[in-house]
Amino acid sequence: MADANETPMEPTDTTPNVTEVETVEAATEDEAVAALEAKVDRGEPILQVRNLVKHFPLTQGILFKRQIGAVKAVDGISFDLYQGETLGIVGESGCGKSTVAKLLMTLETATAGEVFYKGQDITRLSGRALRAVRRNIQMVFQDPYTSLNPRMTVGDIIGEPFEIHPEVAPKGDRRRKVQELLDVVGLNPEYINRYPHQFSGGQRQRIGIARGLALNPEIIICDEPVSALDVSVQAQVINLMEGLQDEFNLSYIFIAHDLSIVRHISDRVGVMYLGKMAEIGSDTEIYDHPTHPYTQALLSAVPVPDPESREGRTRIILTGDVPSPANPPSGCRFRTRCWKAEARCAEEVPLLAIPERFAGTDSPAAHESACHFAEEKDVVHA
Ligand SMILES: Nc1ncnc2c1ncn2[C@@H]1O[C@H](COP(=O)(O)OP(=O)(O)OP(=O)(O)O)[C@@H](O)[C@H]1O
Repeated sequence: MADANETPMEPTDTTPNVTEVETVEAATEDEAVAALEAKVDRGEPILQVRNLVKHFPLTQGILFKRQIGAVKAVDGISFDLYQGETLGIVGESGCGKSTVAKLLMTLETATAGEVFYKGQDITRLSGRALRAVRRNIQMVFQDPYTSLNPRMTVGDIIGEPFEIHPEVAPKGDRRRKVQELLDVVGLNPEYINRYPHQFSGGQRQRIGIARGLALNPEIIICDEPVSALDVSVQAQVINLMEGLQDEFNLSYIFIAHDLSIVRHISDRVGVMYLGKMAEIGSDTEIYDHPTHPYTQALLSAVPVPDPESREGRTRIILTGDVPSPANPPSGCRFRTRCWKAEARCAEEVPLLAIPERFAGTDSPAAHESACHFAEEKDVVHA
């Protein structure tokens, strides 16, 4: 690639260079950044999730079980994941984030919908074809204290995936490969014979990450990977994950309930509420220009350390509890807690789409939001 410094100087010309320059009209710098981000060509998605549904049956009776309903944990979710990007998924406890992760890992069977990995629907695969796909989609779990088998050495934990996929590392080569992985995640390769209890929380999560990397996956699903760690350690693990992403061109789905952590690592963010996607967009669009009332409420609850920014902010206090996913409200699921709700919200399910009045504009509000009355509201800026 040519070095910018080596580019020969153009002769001075008084004619302004107007060829092929696309103008972006934006009122603020933020809006300009968001508008440009929207124009980024991300190429083909590596993962396409379409109308994904998972209903867990609710049964009654001991001998003769009969279904009396269903927990609608995930109820028609669609999104894309692109090569090398991080998609953050946020939402309150019980909104279905972990179920989405398990569906993408094919650890749960989808009730309906499709998950295309490089164009192939993985929800319909079995046997060898499924095993081949699973190699490329790995997971890092939330709690490094319980997700590592205490009776296995670190070498056995990290090398275990090679038992199922010996083609990645033949037996004689495994020790060297595991030591390489320890080194990649910033642990001493000589620790290979130690047990999980001999490590701190942050180090254990590094072991979990090394195990996730063992099979050279393309996608890593991270289910609250730093939630169980001390705040001081969280940043180190996040930095490590960002470095690994660049080094191995990984795509991440990063699940968390903490909005501030998701912002730090994500290129795009999806906000879930009661089994549905409420809003999805670039980090600037979601954090600085949210249009869904639920996202606005979540953002208004994020603590702001700077007293000056705190003064001008609007705080939205949500009333009532999250309804049961076994019996969600009709129409918009958020309407029972929404200050904007009208009769239409009880009758019509809002589609996840760019709000009509922003469609085709360069406004950062022109991103997908599942609200009949989607509009910007200045809540907070951390
Ligand atoms: N195996 C199961 N059987 C029945 N219901 C389930 C099952 N797994 C999850 N659920 C229910 O599905 C809903 C979504 O759960 P899920 O764990 O996906 O949410 P979450 O957003 O990841 O929450 P958390 O952050 O607390 O893990 C919850 O109401 C949960 O009780």
